[in-house]
Amino acid sequence: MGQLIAKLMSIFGNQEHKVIIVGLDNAGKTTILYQLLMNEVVHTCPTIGSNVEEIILRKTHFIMWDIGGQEALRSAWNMYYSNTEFIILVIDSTDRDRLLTTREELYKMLAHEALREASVLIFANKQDRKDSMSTGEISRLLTLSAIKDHPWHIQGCCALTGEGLPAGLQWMQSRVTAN
Ligand SMILES: Nc1nc2c(ncn2[C@@H]2O[C@H](COP(=O)(O)OP(=O)(O)OP(=O)(O)O)[C@@H](O)[C@H]2O)c(=O)[nH]1
Ligand SMILES: [Mg+2]
Repeated sequence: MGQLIAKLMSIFGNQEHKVIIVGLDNAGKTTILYQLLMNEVVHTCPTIGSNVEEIILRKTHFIMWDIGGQEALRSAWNMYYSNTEFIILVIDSTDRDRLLTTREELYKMLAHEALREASVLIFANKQDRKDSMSTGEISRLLTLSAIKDHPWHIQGCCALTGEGLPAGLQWMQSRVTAN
């Protein structure tokens, strides 16, 4: 009965999909969340704790948790992991010095039991900046091709203009449909 209701809800589009937005501080997570929600650039302060918003794409409801990325806050990310279907990992594509730190955080998450079923969307943000790394360069440095146990996708974007964000969301929606 429960399964039938779940199936019907997925057909009629009322099912909610939990998403966590993670990444180092200053990556642009909060800017992305509110650009997706309102098509606007909001003024942000470093996030302490989290913001949560519902983003609806066609009939798919994503409940998005934007979590603070400062070093002292990262050990609390796992409090948000249960029932997560999607991880959005946001990267400041100009932040070459900290890409290895992002890599460590990514592989820690992928090894976490509660995220075993999660798909991963990587937003290579700040593509408007001249000094930004390309998605190809970031893929290589994060060795994304080695990830076999989670569906993943990397998308370049600019949270200030919104460019690239719909394409990332569409990939997530295609994963929902595929399941
Ligand atoms: N040039 C440029 N700046 C951006 C872009 N996205 C975000 N920013 C800027 O980057 C800064 C940090 O953005 P936030 O969205 O607050 O970063 P965050 O990842 O939420 O940071 P924490 O909450 O501390 O984890 C802000 O000044 C944004 O305006 C982008 O695509 N391009
Ligand atoms: Mg933030």
